[in-house]
Amino acid sequence: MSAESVVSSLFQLRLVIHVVDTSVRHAGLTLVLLSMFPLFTGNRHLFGKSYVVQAINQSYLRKSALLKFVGDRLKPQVIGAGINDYLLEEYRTVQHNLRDIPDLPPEMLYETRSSLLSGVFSQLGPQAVTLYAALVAVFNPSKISLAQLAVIEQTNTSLRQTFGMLSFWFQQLPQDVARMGQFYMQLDAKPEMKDGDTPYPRPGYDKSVGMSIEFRNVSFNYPSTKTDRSALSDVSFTIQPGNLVVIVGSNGGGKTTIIKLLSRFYDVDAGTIFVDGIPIQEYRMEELRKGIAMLTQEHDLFPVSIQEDVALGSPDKSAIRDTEKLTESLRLSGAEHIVNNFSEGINTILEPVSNGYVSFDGDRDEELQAIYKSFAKSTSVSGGERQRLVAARTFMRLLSAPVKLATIDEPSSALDPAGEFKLFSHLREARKGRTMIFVTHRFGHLTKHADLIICVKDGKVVETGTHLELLSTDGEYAHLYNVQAQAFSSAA
Ligand SMILES: Nc1ncnc2c1ncn2[C@@H]1O[C@H](COP(=O)(O)OP(=O)(O)OP(=O)(O)O)[C@@H](O)[C@H]1O
Repeated sequence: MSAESVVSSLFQLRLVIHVVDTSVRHAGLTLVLLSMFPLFTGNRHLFGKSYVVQAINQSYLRKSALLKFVGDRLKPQVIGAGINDYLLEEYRTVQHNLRDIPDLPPEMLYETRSSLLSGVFSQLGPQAVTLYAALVAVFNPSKISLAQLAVIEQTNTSLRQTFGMLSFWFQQLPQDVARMGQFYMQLDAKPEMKDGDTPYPRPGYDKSVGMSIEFRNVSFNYPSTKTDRSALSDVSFTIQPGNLVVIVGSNGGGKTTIIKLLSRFYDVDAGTIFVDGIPIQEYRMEELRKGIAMLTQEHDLFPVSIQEDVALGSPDKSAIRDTEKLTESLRLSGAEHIVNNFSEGINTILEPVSNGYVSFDGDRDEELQAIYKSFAKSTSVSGGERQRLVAARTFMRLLSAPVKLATIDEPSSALDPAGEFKLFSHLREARKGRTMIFVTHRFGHLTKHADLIICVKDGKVVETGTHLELLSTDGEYAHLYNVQAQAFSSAA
């Protein structure tokens, strides 16, 4: 506060005391006491200051992490994994714990303080003197002259500010409720597609037996696409329950699209997909997805501890306490040793939400900048390690949920050949009668074990058969296989 504003405040104070004290007895003393209010409430405004803030409230950080799950990047994985209910429950708990703390960045929370009462007092404090004069005017109108009212008029500003802040708080509450509603809606999102009413699996169908699949004359184009070429065009094939299937083909051939249609992320434009004998859209979407374990290269780590992340592979909440399955999942994905590298082990959060902020001026201050940097995560993993940790989630699902189909879509691009071989071998072993579909470009050892290879090109199925059958046909598959084989032999 400048010397000029101190002097001006003192003059104002003197004037108000004079005006009110002539009308109300002992008003002067009360005003002096009130004028000291700012000394106790302090100034919480950060505008133009150099500062760094860090959020440490665990519920606040948890809520920020949960909000990430409904962002564009993670939402498809949440829907695919069927963990909506778990996340909703967690969100409800955290919202309850936060009570009246609004959904604002840490620096704004600091400015508005942590509760309604202290917020109001901090706003009222600096203006307590003039506010007192206004109250005198309200309760003793006969004693206030026109001149005195002119002075009191100045209180309008403070009152407006105070009520503005009060309304901000009251507006914030419904906003939080609305945000929670939004969270629900986003997680519950059943896109424009119509949900079916048949349970999955249907009564009488064994949960442990793999899914049977038939694509019959399926054509599909992505809604957002501008090209005339369909992502899939008149595609037909049949997969028997428990089959190990490998889909191969050149880039943009339609491999991933087949996988996405199986989890009903989209509906086909023409033709029908039959799952266990009936059209896919007749099933309840959520139940169908719970029967499918998906692993793709787009899957990423969640902003929670490794333990919770892996446990979220299972839609069953109790998985988080199942340390035996957790350890086994990490072992099968080859991620066990990665976890051992961290001092916090399975409690490590590899992708924590940002919990700090440095102001524009603070960013130019080396000391503050260093403090801010110390908030950032110090743990990071390589691309291959990340893929192994994400794969652990799929193993958890295979170990604990009644999965009838696993779709594995190029989850190993960052793994070395030995790591990929081991991962694929463990996935095959974890199949145990379930249908498993791999999409991969490096397919040599995998296709030799496949019951069925589906070779796609430009949105069409060009060949189906086993490794030996397709090699003898000497078509597209044989061509792709020989290109890879030659690369290895010429490298040797
Ligand atoms: N979300 C999308 N929106 C619009 N078009 C898409 C989308 N995803 C894929 N496509 C298009 O659909 C076609 C098939 O894509 P898809 O991802 O199924 O091929 P792929 O065989 O898996 O390719 P890759 O081997 O490169 O992963 C391509 O022409 C692609 O550009």
